[in-house]
Amino acid sequence: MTSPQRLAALPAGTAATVRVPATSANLGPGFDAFGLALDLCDEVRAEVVDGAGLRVRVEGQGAGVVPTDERHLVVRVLREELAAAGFTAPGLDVLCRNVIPHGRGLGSSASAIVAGLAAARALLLAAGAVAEHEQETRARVLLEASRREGHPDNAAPAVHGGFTIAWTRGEDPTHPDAVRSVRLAVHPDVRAVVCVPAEELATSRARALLPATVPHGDAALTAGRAGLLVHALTTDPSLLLDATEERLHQAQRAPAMPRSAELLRALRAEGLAAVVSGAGPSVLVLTDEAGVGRVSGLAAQGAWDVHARPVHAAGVDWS
Ligand SMILES: Nc1ncnc2c1ncn2[C@@H]1O[C@H](COP(=O)(O)OP(=O)(O)O)[C@@H](O)[C@H]1O
Ligand SMILES: N[C@@H](CCOP(=O)(O)O)C(=O)O
Repeated sequence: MTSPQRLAALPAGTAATVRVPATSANLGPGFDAFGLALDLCDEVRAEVVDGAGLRVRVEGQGAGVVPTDERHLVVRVLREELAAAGFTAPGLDVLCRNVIPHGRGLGSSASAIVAGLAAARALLLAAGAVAEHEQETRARVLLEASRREGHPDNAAPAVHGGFTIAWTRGEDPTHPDAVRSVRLAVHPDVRAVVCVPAEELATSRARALLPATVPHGDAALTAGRAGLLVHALTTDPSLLLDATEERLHQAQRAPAMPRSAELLRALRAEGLAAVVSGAGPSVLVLTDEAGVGRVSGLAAQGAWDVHARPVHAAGVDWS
């Protein structure tokens, strides 16, 4: 039997602040691979305090709903990441200022996990417990966040910003090279508009709706559109409507989000490149400046909270 590892306490007064963007994954055909960071950021401040115990305050999204004890997602991940490095924070004060809606397909869980990991790395750096370059920290956070989420498409833009393509390598998800991503520059004319409904849909529930296999023709069409989408998003936005077609997930999940499926149909019928954001039920539209108002007009029929958001270029930051 192995004895439990003894953890060293970080000094009281060590503090870190993290800002992490929302993300929209899939973008239609890029299932589990493509993602876009949106300028809608949660902020987490973590401070090691004297004594023992935990204080968690949540403002904004999730306040009064998410647990404010050791089960809190950011806290849980932060503590596990400290422990993996051999450290602990016996007294911990955490303040979360949340704007990313939960359970709407805007990557809130991935952003919370990225925030917890980045806060832990920032505390370790501030205390001089580790020495690592910024790119090493980002690589570590991407690896761990992807492993915890089970797919890297939200974690990659949350960590690196912009439009990302992420992929996994090999059989060992803990290998330092197990997750890779590239970030591509989005064409300056492209605007991202998200239509967010009041109703939530847990990503786990939406994933359970996916079939184990798909017809070869559907896979072939989707692979071709994913390639085209890279060109459309970076070089020729006039191709976005065709490029956002896919046959792997949106129709399969439509019964769990009938209002989103209806809005998607209405927007696409008007020539707007609409897709389900992540696992839904929000709808993302990739359009130009003139399209932003058209989306608001079409979404005005239902109770949609419409946000036109710039792409968040930088990804998570910490200090
Ligand atoms: N900032 C946060 N703090 C604590 N828990 C969070 C936070 N963001 C997300 N979560 C947890 O993750 C759940 C949503 O995750 P998920 O179903 O993957 O939806 P999505 O990531 O699309 O918003 C929330 O119901 C909550 O339990
Ligand atoms: N590729 C995933 C993306 C889930 O994103 P989320 O924002 O809904 O968590 C999927 O489609 O299941």
